[in-house]
Amino acid sequence: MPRRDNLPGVSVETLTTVAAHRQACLDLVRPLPPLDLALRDALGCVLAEDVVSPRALPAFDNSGMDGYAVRLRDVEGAGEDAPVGLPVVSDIAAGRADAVRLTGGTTARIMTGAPVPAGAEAVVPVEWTDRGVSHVLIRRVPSPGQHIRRAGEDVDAGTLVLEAGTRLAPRHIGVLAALGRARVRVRPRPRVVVVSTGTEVVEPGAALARGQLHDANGYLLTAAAEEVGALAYRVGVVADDARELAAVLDDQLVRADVVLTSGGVSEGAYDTVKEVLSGPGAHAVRFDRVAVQPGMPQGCGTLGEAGVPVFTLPGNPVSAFVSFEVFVRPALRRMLGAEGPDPERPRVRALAGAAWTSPPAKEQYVRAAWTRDAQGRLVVEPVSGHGSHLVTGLARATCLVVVPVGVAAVEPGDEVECVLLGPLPVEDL
Ligand SMILES: Nc1nc2c(c(=O)[nH]1)N[C@H]1C(S)=C(S)[C@@H](COP(=O)(O)OP(=O)(O)OC[C@H]3O[C@@H](n4cnc5c(N)ncnc54)[C@H](O)[C@@H]3O)O[C@H]1N2
Ligand code: MOO
Repeated sequence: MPRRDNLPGVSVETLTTVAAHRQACLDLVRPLPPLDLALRDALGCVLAEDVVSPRALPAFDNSGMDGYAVRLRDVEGAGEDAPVGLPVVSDIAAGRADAVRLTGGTTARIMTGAPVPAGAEAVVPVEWTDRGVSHVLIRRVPSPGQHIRRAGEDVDAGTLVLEAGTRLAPRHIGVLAALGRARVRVRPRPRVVVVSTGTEVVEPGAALARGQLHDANGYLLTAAAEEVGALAYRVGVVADDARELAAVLDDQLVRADVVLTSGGVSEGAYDTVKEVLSGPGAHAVRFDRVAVQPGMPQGCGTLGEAGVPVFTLPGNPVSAFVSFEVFVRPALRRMLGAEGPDPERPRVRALAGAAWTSPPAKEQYVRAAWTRDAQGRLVVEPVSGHGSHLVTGLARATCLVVVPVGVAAVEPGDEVECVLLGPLPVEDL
């Protein structure tokens, strides 16, 4: 890739670097203080305690099959042609609480998960028998201990089962329930309030008058915040009216850990977000021009006495999306307590499959799709033009190619860095 050290016609000094703005966003947030949440509410949250097994699992020896509990010497020699007959003296369903003892020369009918009676050495599955109720014919000899699930064979009491820092997936939730936990200490999901601004912006579903367009950003950002693990609330669209916007923001603070706005942050006469949050009031928001394409006009800071973090994203939908990915997503992950590289956004090297230009003063994020070439190498190609209003290409993009500052053009075959917009497919792991 040709690099340019002098960047003609660009006053680099006026642009904040991507890294500096991302850091400013990160500095506004902290991991949320841990809470005891009901298990049903904990999916996707990061565990804030080491979870130790309070008891052995299984808690008691139990049957792994529906069948008959036997002593081995009582079924010796059993075969298809020489079944052994035993009286069935007990019927043990799962959940039976009283202690049953198997006496010699008898059997107990037993169900999967039921406590194995004292003295039993194996369970004969019903399929090996005539399924008798008061007397049973057994046609095969089980091996010692067969189909008995031993107490503690899963885990002993006092064993560390889940470590603090684990992001709770459904399988973790199941294990916590199996350990008897009704509540668990986690970092809660940040509550993210999403406000779209713009007098021209109307609700999807509503008819459009001339000059209007539907609210893509409100839905996009709410979904993006939810995908990271936040609880997102979409406040409808607020017109470019300073009083109205100030009132909406004020109202929302009671339920917000973070506020996201879109629109109204560039240089226009009706850029209300910038007007309201640059003016007097209980807020401290800085507006910067960031060296990123798309997404140059950005703001971040705090709202209200409580200092609720706010990220003000530009109005063009692709700019809003890229801004979320580059600046907001890392901040929300920090609030969630997620550490290290983002597993849902792997960074990989790929070969450019086409030529395109890049503004050398900016870090460029190109909507692209990746494929494999005949040699199995990752190849990426833009899926739309660079315009940040070109929203439909987003649906075709499977990655964002990151072209660094100083690069004016990408040529086919150049090695480029990509952020995949989802986890790597299994065949690529
Ligand atoms: N003189 C200048 N003009 C612009 C500059 C600049 O530096 N100087 N920056 C441009 C860039 S880059 C961007 S990005 C946009 C950002 O503008 P705003 O954040 O002020 O956004 P708006 O002007 O309100 O809207 C921009 C564009 O996006 C559409 N929009 C807004 N909200 C939504 C929504 N919720 N869903 C769908 N589309 C939305 C809006 O109708 C406009 O077309 O400014 C450039 N201008
Ligand atoms: O920087 Mo704006 O976000 O390109 O359209």
